[in-house]
Amino acid sequence: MTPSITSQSLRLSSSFSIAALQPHTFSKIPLPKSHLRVSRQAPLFKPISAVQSNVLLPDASKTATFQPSNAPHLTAVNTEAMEVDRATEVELKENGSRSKRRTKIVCTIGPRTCGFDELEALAVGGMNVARINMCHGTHEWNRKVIEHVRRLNEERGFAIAIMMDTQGSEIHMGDLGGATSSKAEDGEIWTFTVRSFGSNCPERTISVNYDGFAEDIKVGDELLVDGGMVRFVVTEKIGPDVICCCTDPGLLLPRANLTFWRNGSLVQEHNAMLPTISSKDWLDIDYGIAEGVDFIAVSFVKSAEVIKHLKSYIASRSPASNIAVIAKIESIDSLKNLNEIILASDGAMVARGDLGAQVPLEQVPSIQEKIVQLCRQLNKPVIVASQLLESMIEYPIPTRAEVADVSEVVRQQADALMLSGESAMGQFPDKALAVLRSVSLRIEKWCREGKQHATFEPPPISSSVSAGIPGEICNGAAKIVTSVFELSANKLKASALFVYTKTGQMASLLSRSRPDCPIFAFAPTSSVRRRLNLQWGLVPFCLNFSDDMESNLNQTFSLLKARGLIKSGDLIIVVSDMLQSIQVINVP
Ligand SMILES: Nc1ncnc2c1ncn2[C@@H]1O[C@H](COP(=O)(O)OP(=O)(O)O)[C@@H](O)[C@H]1O
Ligand SMILES: C=C(OP(=O)(O)O)C(=O)O
Ligand SMILES: [K+]
Ligand SMILES: [Mg+2]
Repeated sequence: MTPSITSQSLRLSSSFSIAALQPHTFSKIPLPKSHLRVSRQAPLFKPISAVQSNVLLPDASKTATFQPSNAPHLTAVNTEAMEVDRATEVELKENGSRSKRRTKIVCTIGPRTCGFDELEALAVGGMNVARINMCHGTHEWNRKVIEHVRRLNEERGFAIAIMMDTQGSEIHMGDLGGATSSKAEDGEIWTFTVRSFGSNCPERTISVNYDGFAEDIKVGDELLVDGGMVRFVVTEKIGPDVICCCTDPGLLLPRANLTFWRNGSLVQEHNAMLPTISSKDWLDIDYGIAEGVDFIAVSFVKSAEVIKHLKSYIASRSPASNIAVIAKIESIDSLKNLNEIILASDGAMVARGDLGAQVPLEQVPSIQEKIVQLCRQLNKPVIVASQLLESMIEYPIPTRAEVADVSEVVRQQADALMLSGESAMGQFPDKALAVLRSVSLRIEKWCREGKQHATFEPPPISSSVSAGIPGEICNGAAKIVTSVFELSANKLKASALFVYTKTGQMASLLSRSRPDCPIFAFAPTSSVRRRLNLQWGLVPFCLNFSDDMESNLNQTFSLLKARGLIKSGDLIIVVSDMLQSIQVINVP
């Protein structure tokens, strides 16, 4: 009589070639193949009752809305319970774990969303990362936001990461003497000047923050505010003053970005010499390190050197910290150095706002696609940002074109979508977030259905990134997910991938393979957990696991079953930092 198999462990020797791991190889268990060492084991797991003695349900106060109806009667103790937040729990249960949203969401926090209740609404709505933009808000103001997010994580089990975004040395207007906006009409004459005025700014006069402004610009140049929202042509230069005539009228907003164009090209003179990280940025970076932010996004990166410099600064300043550096691709100069910049960084952002002011707009979509693909190849998370749902700053529903834009980002399988003004100061931050969530879910499902029978092939990992055996194991595990296993006459597809990872690297590699089911990533610290929350398909948990995989799995299964997030009979594919193996396990 054949014993029923609950666990199958595929141990890969170091010479193992993943090319041999085609999905059909796994169509049926057991899978004797000469190049695979397949061990058929007795069930890896003790019966669930046997592990109850070291299991503790998460503190009910951390999960106020936890539905106990799904929980078995587990009363015993474990020192390190696993936190699960309400948003994850709802998403996993709604349509089964396979339908969990894979695309992550970054929300910029501003006056509209800085209160605890508003932040909680974003957290419950599915925000994965909260972004603070150092162009705005004092350190005090931003500290409050960070405190609120921390409280949500600690009290409600969320894993929301904080991303601090530097101001960078962009050229921008002054603050309009305190006015909220100013209207420039067609044909009006305005003066742009390096003089500063405080609160008594003369009429139709704009101060500019860049000293070399009057030297760099020439009569006949075009001056674009916010990438073209308002446009002027330079008619005369008088000392520090540049006299301009308005050609495209519009609303001037405080501190709006300025670019100048000559014969259809961006003018880069002395301004090209401005440092990427200004002295204000360094102070903000010190502040971010002291506050323990998870990500620092660097604006207007031009070369890899600045990223390397910042990373070594962070390492020397705070050796224990785990701050990831994100390169914002928004400067025309960065485009020639994309490979090196992304390689030096821990991730990238397609910052389409400023990018669209530095290159012709019609080039932005192809640049976006190129960056998304490159990041995937180099195994770096990528965020697509700016104007995704711009109309929702004012209106409760998006335009059809905006929905199509978001869909395209999801189809490209970028790691994350970002809200800017929509969540910072718009009228409908929660609705904008809900649109990103529902469009992601719908398009992800559509893509999965479309490629159900297609062979899975991740892009080859770049030779500049050594993913080695862990990379091959992760690609292999991602391929197995698409197989159908026959267990006790039942046809089963994997419900989830489990990865036990100390640094997060193994989880990143799995995410890179964009597998067909969610990836439950178990990390020993909450900082690794938060960092993983930016990446496609990862459902990160904090778990104090050991080197004993059997006990890790027992513990994890008990906790997740107790929460109703997995059930007996589910098929799970397991990989870890500790073992060079892929295990296919039927949950006991
Ligand atoms: N901390 C803040 N305080 C006040 N307003 C903010 C803040 N963060 C963002 N905003 C508002 O939201 C808008 C969009 O945010 P974002 O795209 O991050 O900034 P920017 O447009 O300056 O690059 C900003 O122009 C600003 O009006
Ligand atoms: C995200 C961007 O940067 P910021 O909002 O800081 O200008 C952008 O320019 O698109
Ligand atoms: K910024
Ligand atoms: Mg920008």
